[in-house]
Amino acid sequence: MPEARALLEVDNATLRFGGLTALDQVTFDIREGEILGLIGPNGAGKTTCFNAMTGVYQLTSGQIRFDGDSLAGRKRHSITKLGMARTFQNIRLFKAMTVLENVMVGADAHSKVSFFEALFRMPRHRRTEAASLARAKELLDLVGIKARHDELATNLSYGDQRRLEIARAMATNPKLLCLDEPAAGFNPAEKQRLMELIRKVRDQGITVLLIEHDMRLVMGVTDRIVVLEFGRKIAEGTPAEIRDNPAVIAAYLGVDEEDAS
Ligand SMILES: Nc1ncnc2c1ncn2[C@@H]1O[C@H](COP(=O)(O)OP(=O)(O)OP(=O)(O)O)[C@@H](O)[C@H]1O
Repeated sequence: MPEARALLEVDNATLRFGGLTALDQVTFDIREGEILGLIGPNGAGKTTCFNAMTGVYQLTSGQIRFDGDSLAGRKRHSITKLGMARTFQNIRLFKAMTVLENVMVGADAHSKVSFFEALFRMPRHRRTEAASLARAKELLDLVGIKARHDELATNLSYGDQRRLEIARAMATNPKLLCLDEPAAGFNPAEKQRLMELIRKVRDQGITVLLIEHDMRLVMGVTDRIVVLEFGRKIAEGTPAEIRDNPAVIAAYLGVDEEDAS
């Protein structure tokens, strides 16, 4: 089978915070249609990489391209418009809004309707609003919380709030959805449901990047995995290849590579 084209290309990415090199010449691709896992021990540079991809940090050197466009100098909003969405390690919902409203806010962030059109409720605005309402309900159904669309977000269980975050990110109509530790604090049953949801997201034609500490989940749901340690890429491959990679085993056990093999 021919390899899918690269949707996101991280090319020799280096990012320094003062004297600390958080990313050191990291190169990898995320291919269209895949679920890619980004893993590594604490402090390996996963979140920094994520933040560089999503416009929170600018690289010291190297490049990140998304769908052929360089992300250099782009702000978060402009990256969302290109088609990249993310969730956060700490849930960031509008707690005083309903579940449905939270998803609609996500859709509005992507809307092509101008402020003027919205202000005067012009036909294009009304059509867009009806379409985003329908899409928001569809997304709530997809993540499994449609029945609770009228609840305040704050009243949802922790697991459902995480699902809502995913629905909200999907409402921006992304090509790539980046999930930052979506299973944090989940019990095994919730992790199982999350795996099913991640597969459903991909089946909607969305490429997925997953940063996650839970190995069982990462191994169970990803197509490929990239491993970072101390800011460097130490391995890349299928879950089976990564599981047996001596450098990865050593990184996780904190022993020398030779001792681990
Ligand atoms: N804003 C910052 N300023 C200075 N140092 C930072 C900053 N953000 C991250 N770092 C440092 O960069 C390194 C990589 O951190 P990062 O958070 O990317 O790791 P991580 O792999 O996401 O870890 P974790 O699994 O613990 O979230 C760490 O040494 C961290 O202390």
